[in-house]
Amino acid sequence: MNNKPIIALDFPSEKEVFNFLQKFNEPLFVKVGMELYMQEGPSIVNKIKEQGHAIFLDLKLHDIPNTVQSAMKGLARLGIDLINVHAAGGRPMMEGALEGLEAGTTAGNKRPALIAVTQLTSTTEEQMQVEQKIVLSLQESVLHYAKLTKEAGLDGVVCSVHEAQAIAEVCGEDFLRVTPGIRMLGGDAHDQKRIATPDGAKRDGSSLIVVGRAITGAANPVEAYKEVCQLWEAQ
Ligand SMILES: O=c1ccn([C@@H]2O[C@H](COP(=O)(O)O)[C@@H](O)[C@H]2O)c(=O)[nH]1
Repeated sequence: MNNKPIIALDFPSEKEVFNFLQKFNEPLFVKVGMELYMQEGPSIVNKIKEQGHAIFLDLKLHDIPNTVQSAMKGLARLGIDLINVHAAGGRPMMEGALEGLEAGTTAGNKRPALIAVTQLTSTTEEQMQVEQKIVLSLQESVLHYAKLTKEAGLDGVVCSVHEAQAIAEVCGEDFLRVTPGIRMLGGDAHDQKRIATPDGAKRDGSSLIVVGRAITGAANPVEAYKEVCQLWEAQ
């Protein structure tokens, strides 16, 4: 898997996606999330793939093990590069997800990497403790989920930059730390709570960064992407 910044294609339809992608003259690593997938279905993945882009399918599955396993078997056939579940679904669910992906990966193809969301980057420690009634610090909760994810045999986690280094120390450098919540210095955080810059992400142990609105909402998305790449690669 390449380590280019992953652009979150949070658009309402195919039209906006291809209007955006045609501005770039190079293969990208893009993320198809719930907004786009729920509107356009699996065909959007095939169409983006046909243009040569790598794909992170960010559906964050969270259900009983049998359901997630069956869903993953079907999703593996899309030939994506990276996919995820919620670690809160538990170890049997994550193991099921992995089995489903392996079963659905056709001969000669590589299984998509599978990662688990620890605590969303839009969650604060206070919110986690009050709403989820987790009596740990946010860092401890994320580390706990990362260890559980590793034990289940997955390839890594989604976390914020703030927890990435600690996860690498506990789970190893090869265990992926995919970090959304990326903003340029002084940029609007929107609904994100645990944010960092692209260079901060590289310095603090991210394996891959996910960048949405800082690129898709920029006046010149190609320039914004270049700037993110420079900061990410400069460290
Ligand atoms: O913890 C998480 C998990 C996933 N996301 C997704 O990443 C992008 C971030 O978009 P921005 O516009 O850069 O905020 C978005 O698609 C989320 O669904 C996340 O932000 N945090």
